[in-house]
Amino acid sequence: MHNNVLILDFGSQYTQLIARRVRELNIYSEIKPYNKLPEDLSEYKAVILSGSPSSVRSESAPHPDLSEIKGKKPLLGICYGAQYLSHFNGGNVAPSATREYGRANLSFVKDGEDFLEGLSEGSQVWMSHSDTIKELPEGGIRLASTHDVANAAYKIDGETTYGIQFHPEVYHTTDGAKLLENFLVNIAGLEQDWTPDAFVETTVEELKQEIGDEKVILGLSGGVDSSVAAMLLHKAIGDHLYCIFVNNGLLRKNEFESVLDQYKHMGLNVKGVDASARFLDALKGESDPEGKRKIIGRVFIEVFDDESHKVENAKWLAQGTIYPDRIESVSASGGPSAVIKSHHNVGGLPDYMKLKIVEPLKMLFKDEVRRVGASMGMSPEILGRHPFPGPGLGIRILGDITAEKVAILQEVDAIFIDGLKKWGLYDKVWQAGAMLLPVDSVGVMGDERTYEKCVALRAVESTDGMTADWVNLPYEFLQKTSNDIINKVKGVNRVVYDISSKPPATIEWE
Ligand SMILES: Nc1ncnc2c1ncn2[C@@H]1O[C@H](COP(=O)(O)OP(=O)(O)OP(=O)(O)O)[C@@H](O)[C@H]1O
Ligand SMILES: O=c1[nH]c(=O)c2[nH+]cn([C@@H]3O[C@H](COP(=O)(O)O)[C@@H](O)[C@H]3O)c2[nH]1
Ligand SMILES: NC(=O)CC[C@H](N)C(=O)O
Ligand SMILES: [Mg+2]
Repeated sequence: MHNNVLILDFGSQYTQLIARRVRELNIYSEIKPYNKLPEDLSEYKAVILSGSPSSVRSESAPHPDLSEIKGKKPLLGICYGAQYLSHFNGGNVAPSATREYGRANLSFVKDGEDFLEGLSEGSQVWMSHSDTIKELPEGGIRLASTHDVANAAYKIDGETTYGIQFHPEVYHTTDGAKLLENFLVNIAGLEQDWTPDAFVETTVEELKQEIGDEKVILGLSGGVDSSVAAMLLHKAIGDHLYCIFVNNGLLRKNEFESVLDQYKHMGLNVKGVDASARFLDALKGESDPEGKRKIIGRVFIEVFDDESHKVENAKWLAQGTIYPDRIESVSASGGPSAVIKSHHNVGGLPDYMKLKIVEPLKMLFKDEVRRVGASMGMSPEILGRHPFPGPGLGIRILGDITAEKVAILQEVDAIFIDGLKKWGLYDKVWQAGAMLLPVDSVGVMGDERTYEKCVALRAVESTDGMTADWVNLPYEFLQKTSNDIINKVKGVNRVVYDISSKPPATIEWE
């Protein structure tokens, strides 16, 4: 692909947002860590440098060699990126007298610049920096200022190099998308042709080339991601795709049967493998969240390995891994961002397994996956499903897992989710589920003392799972649900509702 933007990650918390904003312009982009600059840059038509928690003045800060890029390709530095381009090219970056976080407004906008088309004085921009560009680099021309920051935007004369001190990628920068469009379309000349249809077409073509006559085993979960991945592969290789849906004993109530039933109508070749005993056995006594994820991940792999031996010429394992799975599991790109949780499906395969991995959705965010699915005509029922984590109820039962706890939580979860559907709330919620807490509390039922389990209900709204907020569910609904749960599920005498956002909490409790 020669219509591609390279985003060089210096560890900013906003790097993923840059990629999203670029794709919202229907332009494809890829994020690479600053220390893993691709050798072949020919496929990139423009480069964007992200922000960073580091200061350019520090020896340990990211200082990659950009000599193959600067002056040779359209280049946009954002915040740290702009400071970096200034600091090492004859400019001066120093701690600023006032640190600037949050809202600012442009007080000067240079006339007649393609880069600034559609922007005007007063436009709101979002800042997050403590260093400032005191002097522009050699050939630097000031393009915009705010009250506190003289060099809020600049370009380098005779080059297509631009620097901006504020963050165009956050929604609070009102004209941020316009600015990115000006840079990518007006200046770099990229085509806005990265639509879901185009993604399907190129991906199917690439999958055909890559896989050829070999056979692929795909972990199908009933979720959106693996279902869309399966459709893409099905288009590419037809019945050389073998889908395996594993019952890990940690699925929702009746999920195994109902998902298998649903796939019958899609023309996919799906096999259900009931491995619940194997998973529950391996998990016995383990109560550490990361420990449980590792065990679940390992047993998944073992099951896929067994199944792959039953298919002649099976050379590939396909998964529905998407971008956020990777961001939170591995530090964004070997860069300075932190590991939050190890998602079960990104650990890589053990050496004994001879399968190669194929993950057609690994660059996409959830809402993009849904759009790709829709463009292939998949049913809204599958595309509208709430995300459900691969380790399933295993990370919603806090502490160790037993068959009895799974059964309790399945009942609670079913009452909650069915209730959301009945009340017309399911589609208004991005994800919902119940947690079984390792807490017993005292209650009174029929004049008798009880000492039983507590469950927490969680419902969040989000676009990509990276940030989320709790949903303001109607009190009447919560009241009815709580009542149903306590009356119908033996072993539970208390229900609470989780009112934490992400961050600082995460969606799952483990
Ligand atoms: N029960 C399962 N059987 C087979 N493969 C699974 C199962 N659960 C998860 N996987 C594999 O792990 C991947 C990641 O799971 P994850 O829950 O993140 O995605 P998903 O289930 O496809 O979509 P969603 O996020 O909408 O639930 C899946 O795409 C699938 O390849
Ligand atoms: O396949 C998965 N394997 C995992 O180990 C895992 N952990 C969290 N999730 C899902 O990811 C999204 C973000 O969840 P957190 O806020 O809890 O990190 C939410 O949608 C979670 O359900 C997982 N999915
Ligand atoms: N957001 C950023 O890129 C900040 C850059 C640098 N760390 C500063 O504080 O100025
Ligand atoms: Mg899932």
